Amino acid sequence: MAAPPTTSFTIGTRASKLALVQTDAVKAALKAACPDYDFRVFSKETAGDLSMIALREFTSKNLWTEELEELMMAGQVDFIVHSLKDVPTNLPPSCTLGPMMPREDSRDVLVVKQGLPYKSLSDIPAGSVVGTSSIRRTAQLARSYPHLKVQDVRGNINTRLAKLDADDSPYTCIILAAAGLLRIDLGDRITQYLDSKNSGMLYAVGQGALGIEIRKDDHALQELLAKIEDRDTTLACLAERSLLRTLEGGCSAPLGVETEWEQTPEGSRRLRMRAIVVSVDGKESAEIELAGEVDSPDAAEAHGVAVAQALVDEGAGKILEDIQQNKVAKEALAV
Ligand SMILES: NCc1[nH]cc(CCC(=O)O)c1CC(=O)O
Repeated sequence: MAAPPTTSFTIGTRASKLALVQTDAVKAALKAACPDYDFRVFSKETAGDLSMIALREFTSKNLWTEELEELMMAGQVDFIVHSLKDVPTNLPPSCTLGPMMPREDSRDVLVVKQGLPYKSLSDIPAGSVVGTSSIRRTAQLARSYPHLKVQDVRGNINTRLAKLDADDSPYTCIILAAAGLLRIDLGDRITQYLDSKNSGMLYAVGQGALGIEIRKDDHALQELLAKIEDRDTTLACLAERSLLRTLEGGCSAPLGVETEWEQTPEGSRRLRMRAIVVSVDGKESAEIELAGEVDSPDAAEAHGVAVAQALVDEGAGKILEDIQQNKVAKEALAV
């Protein structure tokens, strides 16, 4: 006799406010699709949350995912909700990403210090300090706004806003993801939405989407998640992650993307992807725009690889090698 279907699920997540809000959104969508099922949340402070050091320079992002993956493989949680942007492009062999829910706004935004009158990045006076710790944002700012200074700002979203608004703050503005602010009801702090046209700022792979990580052999859960899937989100995000995976070869790349769906005159749908790789000083860059038919996960993977190849043809390989060399040199010094 077949085992009865599981109707009770435990969802694993980090314990940050944003992570909990995101997990509640997944839980609510599943509960609406399957009212007879039960979902509970198990949250955990991960090594990444607890650490005080400048992790990004010296470690992989896996600090945020490894401990929850171990709990999942031990059967203590059934699936994990992440910000997709923070999910490494290569997962452990027994884990995979499930179907994805609709993506929140994927753009970066400018947040100006409370009380200052600036309305856009182009209003910010020369010499002002922009807060960000992202190599992608730093490089793109250096490229399009070389008259601005960039300084690290760390911590969760509320911490960063507090650092921006403090009386003795060095910052005139900071750059954040729209999605995080919108999800925790801080959309009123958004001064300007940034995109390739208005500011030359492209977003991070997977930004604004949730990554639901599951055990690879959990086919029942795949089917359950398909009920709350937005296929366009899944395919666009798989294509973006394929691009990053193809380019990075292990290191975190200063890669910006912008993807949108478009209708062809013949009536089929294509995924248009813009992508840019910028050297940290902003002086060198490679960019590309490529549309392709993406109607399956395999086609999404292939489109990501094609965009990566086109970027390398434009010179991205050399920029990434230089960054990798620099990183190796820094690590050697730090030992
Ligand atoms: N690396 C931090 C991070 N990871 C996910 C988000 C929120 C937005 C998202 O889902 O992409 C943020 C904050 C930010 O970049 O402003």
